[in-house]
Amino acid sequence: MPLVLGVDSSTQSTKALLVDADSGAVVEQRTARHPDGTAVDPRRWLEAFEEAAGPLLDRADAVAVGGQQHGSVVLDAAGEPVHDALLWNDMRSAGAAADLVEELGGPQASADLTGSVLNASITVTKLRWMRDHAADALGRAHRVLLPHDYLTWHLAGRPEEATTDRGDASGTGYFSPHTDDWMPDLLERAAGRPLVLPRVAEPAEVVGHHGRTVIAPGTGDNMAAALGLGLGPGDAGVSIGTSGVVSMVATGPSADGTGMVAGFADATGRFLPLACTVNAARILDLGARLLGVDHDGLAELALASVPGAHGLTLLPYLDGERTPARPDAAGTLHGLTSATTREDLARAHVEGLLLSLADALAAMDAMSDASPTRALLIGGAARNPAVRALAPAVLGVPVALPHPGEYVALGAARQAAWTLLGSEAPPDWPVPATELDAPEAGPDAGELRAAYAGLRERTAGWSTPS
Ligand SMILES: Nc1ncnc2c1ncn2[C@@H]1O[C@H](COP(=O)(O)OP(=O)(O)O)[C@@H](O)[C@H]1O
Ligand SMILES: O=C(CO)[C@@H](O)[C@H](O)COP(=O)(O)O
Repeated sequence: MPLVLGVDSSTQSTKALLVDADSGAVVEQRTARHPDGTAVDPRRWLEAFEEAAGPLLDRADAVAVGGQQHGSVVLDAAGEPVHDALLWNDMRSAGAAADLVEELGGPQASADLTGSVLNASITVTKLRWMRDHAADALGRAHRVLLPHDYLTWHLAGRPEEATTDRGDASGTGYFSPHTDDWMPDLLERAAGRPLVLPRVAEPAEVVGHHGRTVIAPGTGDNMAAALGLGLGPGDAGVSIGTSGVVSMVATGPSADGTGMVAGFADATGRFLPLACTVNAARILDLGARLLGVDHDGLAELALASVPGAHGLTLLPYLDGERTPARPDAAGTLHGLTSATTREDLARAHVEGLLLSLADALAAMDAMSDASPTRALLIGGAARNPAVRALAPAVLGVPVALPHPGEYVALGAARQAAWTLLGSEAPPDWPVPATELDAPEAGPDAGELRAAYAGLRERTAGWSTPS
């Protein structure tokens, strides 16, 4: 039986799945941690790749890498990083983003041209930041890659020409999702100089070999998740990893001038409108740490409180936020009284996380051709019992829990199988899922959303205290 290897090099770790290409069944799975922080030496990802995927590689007939989107891997002519890669959640380029949006003619013009209103996550803003704050490093630069391109390039033995795919390329801010072409003038305008770009491979193109193993193009982690989940019409992937992501597969490009939904491309030739929050699983990590419990303890406390946590609301823009655009924000806890309990505090963390995702779902719904009718819940924090229990009511749509799995790595494996088989379309792999029970309809979710929206509006314009 042919085996394929799918790799997810996401923010906090690398996950590698060896999968039976015929059935999609996982044969073996390994992981390795990444360093913390929002700026990382890309060579650490090579080490994590080696630890997680290295022992499985020889057994694979094909391999594909899904990687965290947007990170700026800037390399010199010898292929070595000139600077730490600034990750999607590094907000230092927020000022550069605002400047670039203005230079492009405003938010709608930015979305029309690039698919997205540029924000600090988007690669091009990091290059502008380097121009202004790391000019020496940028002066030594030869090429710029995305995290998945960098890993794929190394797998292929660092050939002269690197490759990427249209899905990940669409998160750079110098790629047109309309024409599937680079817009190198936008890169040059931001960076103040040209840089060599990878070739954009076709979906399921063989881009190289590692020994006998065929290398597939790979893609961004969210595009890989969409492949892994096999998203159908009306399905919204809701991922609660380091980032919170709501995404849907669409047949045409989008250009949301509000900046809430990014108009990315997917890995198959279609499109992936996507709303992404900077703060997600780490909201629960914080709640657990403040309360001195583990994730299950946090869930137990949260479920012992009531909807609305007796008036305690957390606006969870902890490390600045992108959806909505509040790069300078911090979190806000509102409604503390002398009667507030540990249970209420835990509940406010879980509800705050889910309400921030409800905002992302609402933004997706506001785009006429992509109305979500079902949420498929994935990512590290989807394991949390309180998240599972409260999601249907707070998100306001039926929620299904795909059987626990690493859907980014699985999607990468599915792309590898597609590439190996040379078929028209990716192989049909089943995605078993359990529908989560929706609580009886009541006024609670509406009140919850109103309290959250009120706090969101009252805090507009607030910035992080120094
Ligand atoms: N049972 C759980 N409850 C809440 N959070 C969890 C649980 N298990 C893992 N997490 C959190 O999920 C996050 C990792 O999720 P993952 O999807 O792997 O992230 P990424 O892909 O961004 O690296 C971590 O912040 C971790 O603490
Ligand atoms: O910036 C985005 C999407 O635009 C993030 O979703 C990154 O792609 C990182 O994802 P995770 O590590 O949270 O999966």
